[in-house]
Formats: sequence, structure tokens, C-alpha cells
Amino acid sequence: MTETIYALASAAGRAGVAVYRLSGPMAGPTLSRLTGKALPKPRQAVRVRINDVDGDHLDDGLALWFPAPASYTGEDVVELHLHGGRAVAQGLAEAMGGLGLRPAEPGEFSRRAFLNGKMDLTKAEAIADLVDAETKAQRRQALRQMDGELARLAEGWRAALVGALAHLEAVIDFSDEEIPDGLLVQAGDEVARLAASLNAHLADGQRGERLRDGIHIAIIGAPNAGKSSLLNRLAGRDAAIVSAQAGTTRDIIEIHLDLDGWPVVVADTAGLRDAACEIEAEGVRRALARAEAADLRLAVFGGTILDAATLDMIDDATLVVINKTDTMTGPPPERVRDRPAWAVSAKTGAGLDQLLAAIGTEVENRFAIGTAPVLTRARHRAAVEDCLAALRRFDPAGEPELAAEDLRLGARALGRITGRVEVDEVLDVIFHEFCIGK
Ligand SMILES: Nc1nc2c(ncn2[C@@H]2O[C@H](COP(=O)(O)OP(=O)(O)OP(=O)(O)O)[C@@H](O)[C@H]2O)c(=O)[nH]1
Ligand SMILES: [K+]
Ligand SMILES: [Mg+2]
Repeated sequence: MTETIYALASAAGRAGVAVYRLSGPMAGPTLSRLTGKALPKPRQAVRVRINDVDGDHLDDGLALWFPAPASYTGEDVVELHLHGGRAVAQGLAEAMGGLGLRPAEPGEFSRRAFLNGKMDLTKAEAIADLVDAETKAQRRQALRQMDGELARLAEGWRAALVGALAHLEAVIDFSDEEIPDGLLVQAGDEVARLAASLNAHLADGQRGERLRDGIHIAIIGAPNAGKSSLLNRLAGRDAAIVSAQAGTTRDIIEIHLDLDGWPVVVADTAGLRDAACEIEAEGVRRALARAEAADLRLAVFGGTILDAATLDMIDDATLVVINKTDTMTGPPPERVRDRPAWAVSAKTGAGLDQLLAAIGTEVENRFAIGTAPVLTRARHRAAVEDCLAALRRFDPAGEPELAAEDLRLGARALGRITGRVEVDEVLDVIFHEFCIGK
């Protein structure tokens, strides 16, 4: 028999209210036992007095009863709203243990919901993303996936593939006279269209994943250009050590920013130079690696002297920053290496707002979701890539059995996105489309 699980659904610690969730066949009997009463009406909050198994008063609160299958997990579910104290939690845990319930593992409620067909994998992932969302853009992306955008996209692709497969299977299974002409050509066209759509989604700059994980920006430049000072300005606190000594920063120092709803991770790095000291040389190596891996770079120059090492790093994913404008007599350069240059002073804060706006625009241009649903995890991308690999092998002019197998593999790869289990839809399509089954 399925084990009945329980967990604190709200955050741990002292709080006005704590929500506990129970799921499984013992959920109902447990509620009756704790309250000493019959089960309340489904989905209606009722006041309850909770006693532990020895009859000791544990707490007063609210209870909700969700009989299967109309519940989050699809099983019998009970929700208890109690007071959020440690002693109540402890007493409840003991009562649950005494009645044979066990603490849920991480994600176990959603796992059961998936297994009971309450949600597909993309929705389960979206719920986790929503709980983790720290910015508005992350929240929006999670909600869209929760609404089923990605699931519909993946299922749409899969349906197209199953359709093409049905056409091929028809060619294999039935004699020539019964089959409409041009089926093979049609299947080939369908596969080509699908491959184009998959490719378009893969070439999305990994926007969905970036939005989940944060957009990485690396600050690079010569020693003493004022990189750490700039980082501290952006953070609004003294995150990194600043000093007049060149080669101060060695380790990478990260800060997290919410930039108009975009989650951004800004990294301060060691100044680029041929370092004499072994530790600083390692810092420079890390700086270069981080610059390489980042989505965007801020190339910082400490005045009008433009060092070659930093100049060479400028590309179209780089924002040029001329720092220390407070010490300059002449106007700062407007462009460097054909890129606009942002004049700032980390010391006075001048130009910082404009720089932040420019970073925001750059992020928006590169990562805005637009209307197309996005792949939000490496897992989704891998499934689409596996499907594409199968479609590339697919040869409508070759052996029909081999061609059909490639389509089947492709459909299976797409099915992994929503976690859909294999069912034999192919014959369904054949019978519906061709009415061959007599
Ligand atoms: N006048 C002026 N001084 C600045 C400005 N920004 C930084 N400095 C000074 O420049 C020196 C170096 O600043 P840091 O922020 O440590 O420079 P850095 O690029 O991180 O240096 P490394 O970590 O050694 O590569 C410090 O003395 C800062 O006070 C600025 O905008 N104006
Ligand atoms: K320094
Ligand atoms: Mg520094």
C-alpha cells in the first residue's frame, strides 16, 4: 500500500501560521483521529482542535479535506493550518509518526501528482521555479510554463511527428492500392517542417535557462581601473576590497542584482596583466575564464589610457566603461573599438544610472522572452537535440522500417520533456485518417 506522507508546506521556523500537508490513504483516518471527529465536508475549511495520540491538547487550527482524486497529488490529502511554533511542529511530527505516517522527501508531493497524472513534468518544474523565483521576469517565466506553454509546444511537436510516423507505418503495413499517393513525400515534408521549428527553438540564445539561473556579467579591466569600486557601487555595499595597490582582487567576487526584474550575477575579477606573483597570475587566469563564460562583459578603463589586454577583449557582448571621469580634464571617448563607451565615476557615482540603464537594455535585447515559449532547462534542450539527431538520420527515400524507427526515437525524445509515457497512438492516427481498419 502507498505510504502516507506529511510535511510542513510553509517555511520552517516561528510564524503566525504553519501549513502541514498529508497525502495518502491514511490522511483521512489521521485527521479523524487527531480531531476525534468525522471527516469534514470536502474542500471546506473547518475549525479543529487537535490532540496528540495520547489525547494531549496539541493546537487549535483549521483543517481541509481533499478526497482523491480531486487533490494536488491525486491522493487523499489533508491540509492543517496550525500555529507556526517549534513545539507544535514537534508534537505534530510525533503524532504523525505514531500513526504510521512518514515525513515526505523533497518534491515527493509533486512527484506523486506527476505519477497520478495530475501534472506533467514541465508543470512540476514550473512549480519549483515559481517557488525559487526571485525576480518578476523569473516569476513570469515560471507562470507561463505552469500554464502549459512548454508542454503544449512539446506535445504539438510530438503530435506532428506521430502523424508523419503514421504515414510511414501505413506505407509499411498496407498494400499499395489502399494507400493514398504521395504519403512518403508528405512524411518527408512534415519532418522537415518540424526540424526547422526545433532548430528555431534551440537557437533562442538559451534565454529560458538564463532567466532561471541568472544572467552572468563579468567586470574586466586593467589593475586599478576601478573594477571593485564599480562592483561595490552596483551592489550598494562594500562587497569587494578596494585599494590603491594594483592587483588587489584575486578571487572572483559575485553579487546578485535584480535589474528591472532580470536576475543578474555580476562578477568582479582580477586586473588583467602579466602578474609576477603566482597567486595573482591564478587570479588573472580565473578572470579570463569568467570573462569567457559570461553572457556580458563590462570592460572597465581607469581613465583615457586604454590598455591593450582589455581592448582585445571587447566584442559585441561587451559594454565599455570609462571610469574615474572625476579625475579627467578632457571629455571621455564616446566610442571604443566601435562600441559606445559609458563614462562613470565609481567614486562619485556619476554616470552609474546611465550605465545601469544600458546594461538593462542590453539584457532585455538579448534575453527578452517575447511570445514564443522557451526551453527553460538543459533537460528540455537535450531532449530537443536528441529528437533533431533522429530527424537528421531520417531518410524518407531509404528503408521505410529504418525511417520509421528514426521517427519513433524522435518522438520518444520529445516525450521526455513532459514525461509522457509511450502509448501506441500511431494506429489511432492511421484508423482515424485512412479508415483502413475494416
Ligand atoms: N578618483 C577616482 N578614483 C577611483 C575611482 N574608482 C576607483 N578609484 C580608486 O582607484 C583605486 C583602485 O580601485 P579598485 O576598485 O581597487 O580597482 P580594481 O580595478 O578593482 O583594482 P584590482 O583589483 O587591483 O585590479 C582605488 O584607490 C580607488 O579608490 C573613481 O571613479 N575615481
Ligand atoms: K586595486
Ligand atoms: Mg579589484
